[in-house]
Amino acid sequence: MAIIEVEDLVKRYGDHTAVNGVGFAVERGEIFGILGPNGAGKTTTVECVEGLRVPDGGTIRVCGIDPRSETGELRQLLGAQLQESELPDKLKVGEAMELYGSFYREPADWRELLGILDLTDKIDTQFRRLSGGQKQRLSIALALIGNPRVAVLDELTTGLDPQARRDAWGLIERVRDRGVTILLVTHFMEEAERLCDRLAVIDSGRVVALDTPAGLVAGVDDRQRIRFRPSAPLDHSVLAALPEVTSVDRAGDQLVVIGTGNLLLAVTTVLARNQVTAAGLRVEQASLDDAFVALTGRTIDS
Ligand SMILES: Nc1ncnc2c1ncn2[C@@H]1O[C@H](COP(=O)(O)OP(=O)(O)OP(=O)(O)O)[C@@H](O)[C@H]1O
Repeated sequence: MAIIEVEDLVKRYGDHTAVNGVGFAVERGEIFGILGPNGAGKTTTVECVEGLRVPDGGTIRVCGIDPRSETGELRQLLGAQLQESELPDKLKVGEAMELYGSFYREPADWRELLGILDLTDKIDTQFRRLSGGQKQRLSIALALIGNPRVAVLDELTTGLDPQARRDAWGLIERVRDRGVTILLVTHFMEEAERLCDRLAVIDSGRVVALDTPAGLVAGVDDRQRIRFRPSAPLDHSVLAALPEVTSVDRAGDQLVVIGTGNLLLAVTTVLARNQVTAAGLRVEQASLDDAFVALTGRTIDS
């Protein structure tokens, strides 16, 4: 059974339709990503899932619960990451965990959570004295304090440096390993590719694609490109004759072979047979960035 089900969700702000028929289902234990450019409707969608906004149309179920009518029950099941500004500057880390834990029927052991999130030595530190990465880790800890079955993380790693971002990815995976289903909003391609089991790409309030990261890429372009410098002149036609090859071109001193299937094996076998070695050989495949451009007609930052 799906843990989160969203069908035909519509949300308007005045006469602007921010979410226009969004639908997806998240299975238990998944890290499910919502990827899209600024203003696509990602946050509005997850705020409806969290019960923070009232949809104008469609249905949402979280563990079978309608966020609109069973808000109290939803709070016990769903952990939402707090915005930074929601914590008082002088509140200490331990106090915040204690306070937020008191809102739940069966809170997690907050000391254990701080241990997992590498914040044990910050228990007596005021919120304002934490670094950006520590604040983010605390916001994950607070999202998990109620022992939720679902955690919603919105732009969790925005503003973090690359190392802190990678650390956060490791943490999210550990949270999933504890049995929590994760709904993750992001506009970082690498994050989506590395972390998410499946992704809904949202653009202008609609889901334009929904698949695994690899499936999205393959759906757009399954061609590969091999570049190398041949150690000796090679008749292009021996490569062009291979069923895997669609084109062979020269770019400076390099050959560029484009094709599908087991292209690398086919090309290297021909080279070996002709006693040609391939210097600087690179295999290039379409990336999630390419898939995103193909799906939305623009890059994620434009
Ligand atoms: N409270 C609001 N009142 C009016 N319009 C809003 C409100 N919140 C969002 N919008 C508009 O709705 C659209 C979708 O916004 P939303 O924040 O859901 O997008 P997003 O994909 O999360 O974008 P971002 O990546 O920039 O956070 C945008 O055009 C935004 O300007």
